[in-house]
Amino acid sequence: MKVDGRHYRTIWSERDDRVQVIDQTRLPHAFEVLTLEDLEAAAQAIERMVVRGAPLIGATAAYGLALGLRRDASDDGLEGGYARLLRTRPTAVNLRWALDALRSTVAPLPVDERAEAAWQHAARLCDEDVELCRRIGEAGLPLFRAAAEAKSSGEPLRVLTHCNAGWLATVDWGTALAPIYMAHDAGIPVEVWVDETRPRNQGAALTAWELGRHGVPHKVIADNAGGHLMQQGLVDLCIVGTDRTTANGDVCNKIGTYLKALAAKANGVPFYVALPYPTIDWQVERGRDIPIEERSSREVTHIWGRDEEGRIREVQVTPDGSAAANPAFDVTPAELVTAFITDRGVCPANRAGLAGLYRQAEAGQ
Ligand SMILES: CSC[C@H]1O[C@H](OP(=O)(O)O)[C@H](O)[C@@H]1O
Repeated sequence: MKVDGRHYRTIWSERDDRVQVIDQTRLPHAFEVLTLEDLEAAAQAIERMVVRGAPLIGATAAYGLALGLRRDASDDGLEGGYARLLRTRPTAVNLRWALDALRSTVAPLPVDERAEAAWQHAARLCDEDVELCRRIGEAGLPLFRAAAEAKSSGEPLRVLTHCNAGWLATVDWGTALAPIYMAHDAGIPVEVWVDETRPRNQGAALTAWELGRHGVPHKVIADNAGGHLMQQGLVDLCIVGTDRTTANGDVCNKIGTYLKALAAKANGVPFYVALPYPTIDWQVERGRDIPIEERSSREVTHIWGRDEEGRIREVQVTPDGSAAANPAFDVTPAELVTAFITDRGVCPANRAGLAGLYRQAEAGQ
């Protein structure tokens, strides 16, 4: 998307021995680009959430493995790089999906052809991600248009979203935010309630930044305000991303998503999940079998921001000695999801819905 008039992806390469990424730990107060020159740098960028979001984690891991093969394309180098990247973060399935796909591409090749093949594969994966997200936007647009038309004339469509599932979470466009961008660009009046999304504030820091740059009206709210706004009739629909969706439609997403889905169900508010196919885990039946990342308690006890002098700093928000727990994701059962908005259209949040879209597509129907 555009940043001050210039188009950016979240990850790109200007030379075939390094990649550039936007350092998301510095947003919204600084826009800084980081250059990753080897596999370990890519692994640490994922672990430190310099890059984050299921699709972008997958894209970064693909380029990271390609960087690793530039230095060691042996079977040991491939397997060692795969293992290092796989253990960076446990929940988003795109990580394993991307690593498996790249390994399948290069493993059968002669060692001296692997690095270049991996590089081309990573580039294709990024291009595909952009197209998948664009299609999610197109699939969601009719839903947004119908919801807007159902309102009294001139009133904006009020959409609540949680965390960041925008272009910063993908290579471009985003998943949950893609229909919002397309509706806005189509002249549909949309206003977004942006859950701050404690503890790392991906909503307040990243979603608000993205929407602001695209000119989409929005208000940042405390995570705990969403239920109240729904009770007041001030939310027309919710749309969120996903880090892993099971074959039966359970959705693992940023911590707090489940609470929003419960409030939406209780108040008759449609709750949509934007879902690109690499985020479907066909091997897992139930959401409770998904590994939930436990991140550092410091992310709860401390918070980052900009002080009066313009310095980006971390401050402590809890008493010395208070412990903290930090589960980074939760699972929303399929029955709380109104529908999936996918790269192949809209479907019910269940096995039949997913299989109907993807099995048919697999069979070329
Ligand atoms: C389109 S995936 C976005 C997804 O990833 C976020 O998690 P994190 O920021 O920890 O990588 C969050 O769950 C978003 O919904």
